[in-house]
Amino acid sequence: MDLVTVEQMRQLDRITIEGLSIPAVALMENAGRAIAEEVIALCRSRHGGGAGGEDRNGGRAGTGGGWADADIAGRGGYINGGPGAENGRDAGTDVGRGGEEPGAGRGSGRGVAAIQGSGGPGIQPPGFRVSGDTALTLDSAEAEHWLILVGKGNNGGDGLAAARHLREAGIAVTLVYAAAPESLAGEAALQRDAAAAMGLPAAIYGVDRLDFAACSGIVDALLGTGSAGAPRGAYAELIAAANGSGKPVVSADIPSGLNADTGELHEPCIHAAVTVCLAFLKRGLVQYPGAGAAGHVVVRSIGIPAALARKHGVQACLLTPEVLRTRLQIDVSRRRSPEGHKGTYGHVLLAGGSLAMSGAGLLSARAALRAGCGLVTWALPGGLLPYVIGAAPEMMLAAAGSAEDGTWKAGTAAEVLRLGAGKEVIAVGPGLGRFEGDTDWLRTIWEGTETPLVIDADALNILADADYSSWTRRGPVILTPHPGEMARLAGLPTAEVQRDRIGLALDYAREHGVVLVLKGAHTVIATPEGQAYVNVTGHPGMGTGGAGDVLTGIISGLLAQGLNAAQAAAFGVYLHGLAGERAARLRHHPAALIAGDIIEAL
Ligand SMILES: NC(=O)C1=CN([C@@H]2O[C@H](COP(=O)(O)OP(=O)(O)OC[C@H]3O[C@@H](n4cnc5c(N)ncnc54)[C@H](OP(=O)(O)O)[C@@H]3O)[C@@H](O)[C@H]2O)[C@@H](O)CC1
Ligand SMILES: Nc1ncnc2c1ncn2[C@@H]1O[C@H](COP(=O)(O)OP(=O)(O)O)[C@@H](O)[C@H]1O
Ligand SMILES: [K+]
Repeated sequence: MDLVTVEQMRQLDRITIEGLSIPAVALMENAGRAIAEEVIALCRSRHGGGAGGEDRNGGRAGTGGGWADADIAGRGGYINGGPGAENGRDAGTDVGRGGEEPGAGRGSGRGVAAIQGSGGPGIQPPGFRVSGDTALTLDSAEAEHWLILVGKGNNGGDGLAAARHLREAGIAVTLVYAAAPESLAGEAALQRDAAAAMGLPAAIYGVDRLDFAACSGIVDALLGTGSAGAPRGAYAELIAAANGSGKPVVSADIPSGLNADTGELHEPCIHAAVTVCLAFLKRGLVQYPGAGAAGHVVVRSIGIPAALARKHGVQACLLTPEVLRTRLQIDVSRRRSPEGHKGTYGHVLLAGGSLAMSGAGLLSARAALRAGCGLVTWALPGGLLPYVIGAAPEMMLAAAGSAEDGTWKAGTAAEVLRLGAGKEVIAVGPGLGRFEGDTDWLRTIWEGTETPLVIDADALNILADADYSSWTRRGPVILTPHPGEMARLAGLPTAEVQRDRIGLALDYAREHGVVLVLKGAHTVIATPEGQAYVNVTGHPGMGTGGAGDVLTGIISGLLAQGLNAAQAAAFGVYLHGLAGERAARLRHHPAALIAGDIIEAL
């Protein structure tokens, strides 16, 4: 699933309207219909539609405070197509790792199948069959009254089109214009006139009295991708009133008040139960805090050909099983040849661990083994070696220098290179610590081998303190910073790193010729070629000491098995999150998760 910027979205709109001669109002009609269908799906789930209702009304972490337990279970539910099937939705793609899995969000109770009912295959009497459009019907329509908040741009036009479809379904609607209806132009003005011709009741904010308490839900069609800065005037007041109403809000395209590129929230910003994202997923909907304000994101096609995105240089996408298989060309089943042996699956050298942080090295090394590599050698200060013997009998140990104090010494770089010769991967950093001469130590390793390097933890801090752009490197490098380490690498405050993680990761990876894994909620993987993948597996319970060391081990283990740097980084991050989810399910509460559990769940 592609992730676009506002600028890219505008370009794709233009190409569709001008290049393919698809009228803008046709796209708006499709948008309105998609929004109406999602409102109806939400109404169905509220009136006894099962698990989906809970999820859509704020069960996701970040919107209604539902803890990761519900989050993990909830997403699983969507992956199985449960709510989609119950609600009769057929066209949406639920955002999440399962969004592109077979059957996700598909409605099975529609059309011919619905009429055939329980007859079962092979016993249908022959005869006339007819099916109707069930996506825009609602049994309990008379119980619903939705306010449609209408901005004066095209986002408002989408809301007006949705209002007509909702009215058709028997749902009472009231249009609430943020600005004088006469200020609408172009396609939005056409929609305004159509709504008026159908006799939809309308109010103007600041002129007519509004009763948010009496409505059953709100469509937010105030501001979309044309929004600039914090919502002003009537827009700001309507957003505050909608948030304060306690009613479910369905946002058109993006929650009004969200920066659609970065995910920053302006004050105020809508907190939606559902966001019906139109045509392509906007970057701001997957980056926090925007991802938390968007609720359940459903991406709906509106007639803009999906293939246009990649054809016109869109460089970011969600990391789904489909993307892993097709774009990254990874054998996600991780088939092993019947003739394979430990030599087939590669050998990782890990350089890390020190007196106070030997566990970090141990976690990485064990994770590499669980990721399926054939052999792991853990190089650590000689003085520590007797104490870790037997801690993981499956791995080999090597003393890098004889330091009795258990810390690394600058003179050990040559030994690391010697140990790394013939290995498929050298991973450096977990539990390494800082030491005198560490810059030269890392530079010697960086420049002294073509073997792929995975650089983590204090090895990243060493890089940050050096001007490593002048170092020469002849082999792939993967950097795995958390936001704090990234801030040091980029010379920025951490808040600035978090402001637009996708944008920063893309720039940094390209500029420095590295594969960058920017960790944290929705980890971003960016390649030197200018492609970014956003991972959505994992949960906040993984914010626990050592979880990153485990990731380094997994990525290294995959590299050893022959995946290239981008493949190993992306697949490693995906599997790490999945294992974290699986491990959390075995606990009473996800907060109980510790890093070792992730290894055991691999
Ligand atoms: N073919 C297409 O293009 C399609 C587009 N589609 C839809 O259009 C949406 C983009 O529409 P858009 O470009 O008209 O902008 P939109 O988000 O409605 O807002 C602009 C208006 O808001 C105002 N305004 C801005 N900032 C403000 C603020 N801070 N506070 C207050 N007001 C502010 C600004 O007023 P101005 O500042 O100019 O006076 C202007 O009037 C997109 O998200 C999708 O929903 C779909 O229908 C599919 C086809
Ligand atoms: N809220 C979250 N959602 C998903 N993954 C998370 C979340 N918080 C942390 N993680 C993951 O846990 C790991 C933590 O890594 P890191 O901060 O380097 O820990 P450490 O240095 O203790 O090993 C990263 O892979 C990160 O992406
Ligand atoms: K909106």
